[in-house]
Amino acid sequence: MRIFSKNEMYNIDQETMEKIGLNNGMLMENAGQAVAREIESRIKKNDKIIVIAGKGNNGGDGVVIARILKERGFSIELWMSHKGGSVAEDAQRALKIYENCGHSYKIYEENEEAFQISLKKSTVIVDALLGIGTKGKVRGPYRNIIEEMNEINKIIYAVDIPSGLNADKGEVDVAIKAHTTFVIQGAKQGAFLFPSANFYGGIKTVDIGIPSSVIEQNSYVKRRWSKNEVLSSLPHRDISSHKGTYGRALMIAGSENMPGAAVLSSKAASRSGVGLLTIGIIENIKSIIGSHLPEAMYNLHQSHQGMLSEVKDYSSLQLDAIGIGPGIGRNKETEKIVEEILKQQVTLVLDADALFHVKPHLQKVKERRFPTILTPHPGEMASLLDLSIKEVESDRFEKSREFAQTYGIYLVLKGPFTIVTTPSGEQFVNSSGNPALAKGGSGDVLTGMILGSVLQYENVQKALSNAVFIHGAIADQLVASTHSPLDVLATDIIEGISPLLHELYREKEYSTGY
Ligand SMILES: NC(=O)C1=CN([C@@H]2O[C@H](COP(=O)(O)OP(=O)(O)OC[C@H]3O[C@@H](n4cnc5c(N)ncnc54)[C@H](O)[C@@H]3O)[C@@H](O)[C@H]2O)[C@@H](O)CC1
Ligand SMILES: [K+]
Repeated sequence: MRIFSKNEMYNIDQETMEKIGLNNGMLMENAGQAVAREIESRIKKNDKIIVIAGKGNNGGDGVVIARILKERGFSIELWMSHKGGSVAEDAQRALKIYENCGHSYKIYEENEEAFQISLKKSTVIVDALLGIGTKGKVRGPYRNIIEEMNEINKIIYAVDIPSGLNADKGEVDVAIKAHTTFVIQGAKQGAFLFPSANFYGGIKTVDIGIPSSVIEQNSYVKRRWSKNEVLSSLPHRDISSHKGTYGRALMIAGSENMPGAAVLSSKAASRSGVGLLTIGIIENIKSIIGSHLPEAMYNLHQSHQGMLSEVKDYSSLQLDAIGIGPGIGRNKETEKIVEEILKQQVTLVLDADALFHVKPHLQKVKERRFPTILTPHPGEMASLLDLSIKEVESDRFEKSREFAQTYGIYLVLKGPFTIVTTPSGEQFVNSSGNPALAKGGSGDVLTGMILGSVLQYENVQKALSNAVFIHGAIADQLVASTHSPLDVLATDIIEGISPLLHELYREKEYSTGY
C-alpha cells in the first residue's frame, strides 16, 4: 500500500490532468465507480443506505457512488450538506448527471430533522463529506453532521478519509468513526498517526487509474511493510557460508545499574544472525552477562561511576557493525566512547543513551561514509529535534524524513507504526506489533535484532524493516496464543525470535541446499 501526503496527492492529481489529460471529472467518476464496487461487495439488497456528500470533490465522489449503487438496485438516499451554488464545479456536474438519470436528493441545510430520521432508519452510511481538502477545525454544518453520524452507531464507510481528519497530521478535532475507509490511490499519512489512525477502521485502497509514472515523479516512496515484503526479502544462507560470512559485531551496552540492557540487546543480536558477537561492557557485570550468553566474547571496559569509561581500539576485532547505547548511562566518559564510535568505519546502530550523546555530534554523523542507524522512540526523537513529543508524533513522516536526509542516516522512529526512513527519504511503515511492546527492555531487544539483521542483508532498509516487523510480529503471536497484552516481557520477545524465524523461513520454502 502506497502512502501519500496531501500535497503529493494534489500534485499527482494536477499532473494527471495537465500532462496525461484525464480531467478531474474523469478521476471523480473512476473514484466513485471504484468505491461503489467495494461497497457493493459489502452490502445486502435490503440495506438502507445513506450517502452524505459535502460541497468539495470528496462530495462529488459520493454523488457518483450514490448513482452507481442506485442503478444497481440498492436503496439509496443521497443527502448534500449544502445548497447547490456553493458546491465545487465537478461535484455539481456529477450531481447533474445523477439528476439526468432521474434520481433526486435532499439538502441537509434545508431539512435537518428529516436527515436525523433518515439516519435512524438507515443501516449503512457512506461518508463523503470532507476529504483531503479539510483545513483546521471543522466548521459549518459538517460538525453537526459528523456528530450525528457518530452518535447513531451504524456502519460507516468513509470515502478517502473519515471526514474531519487532517490528511497529513495525527491530531483530531471532530471526525467520523469509520468502519472501513476506502482510500483513493493510496492511504494518506494521517492513517498511520495517532489519534487519527483510530478513526479509519479497516483500510482498503481503490485504484482510480492514475499512471504509476505520475505517482513516482510526484511523491516520495512511502509504503507499508508487511509480511509479503518480509517473505520476499528474507536472506538466504548459502551452504558454503561460515561464521565470518555473517558478520562480526560489537554490542556496547549496560552499566552497573542496568546490566539487563546488555543481556537483552546482545542475546537478541545473536538470535538474529550475527556470526561473531563481542559484548562491550564494564568488567564487573561480565559474570551476569556470561551466565545468559555463553556464546559471546567480551571487550571489557574500566568502570567510572558504574559506567563504561575507557575508549578502546577496536581494530583487532575486525568489526562489520557496532551497536551502542542500551543502558550505558550518561556521563562525560560514555559521551567520549560514543564520539570514538562515530569514527569507526563500520555500520553503526545508535540507541538509547547513545542517542542522547550523539546530539552535539550530528555533524560528525553527517560526515560518516558507512551506514549510521538511529533508533529513537518519540521522546528521544523529540529531544534530538528540540521539539515536544506531541509535535513529533503529529508529524512523524515529515519530521523523520527531514532528519534522515539532513544527516544522511537511516532512522527507525519507533512507536505504533514504526517508520524506517532511508538517507534518501524513502519511508516504510511497519504493520506488526501491539501495546504489549510498550514495556522496558523491548527497545533493547529491537536494537540487538537490528544489529544482527544489518549483517545479514545487502540492503540496510530491508534489514531494518524486517527486524522491526519480526519484533512486532512476535508480540502479536504471543498475544494471540499464550500471553495477554499485559505480561509480555522483553525476554519473551527474544525467546520468540527462533519460532517466528522458523515459521517465516518455512513459509518462504527456504531450502538449505541439502
Ligand atoms: N483530482 C482530484 O483532486 C480528485 C479528488 N478526489 C476527491 O476529492 C477530495 C479532495 O477534494 P477537495 O480538494 O475538493 O476537498 P474536500 O472534498 O475535502 O473538501 C473541501 C471543501 O471543504 C471545505 N472545508 C475545508 N476545510 C474545512 C473545515 N475545516 N470545515 C468546514 N469546511 C471545510 C472547503 O471550503 C471546500 O469546500 C479527495 O479527498 C477525494 O475524495 C477524487 O475525486 C479523485 C480526484
Ligand atoms: K470522507
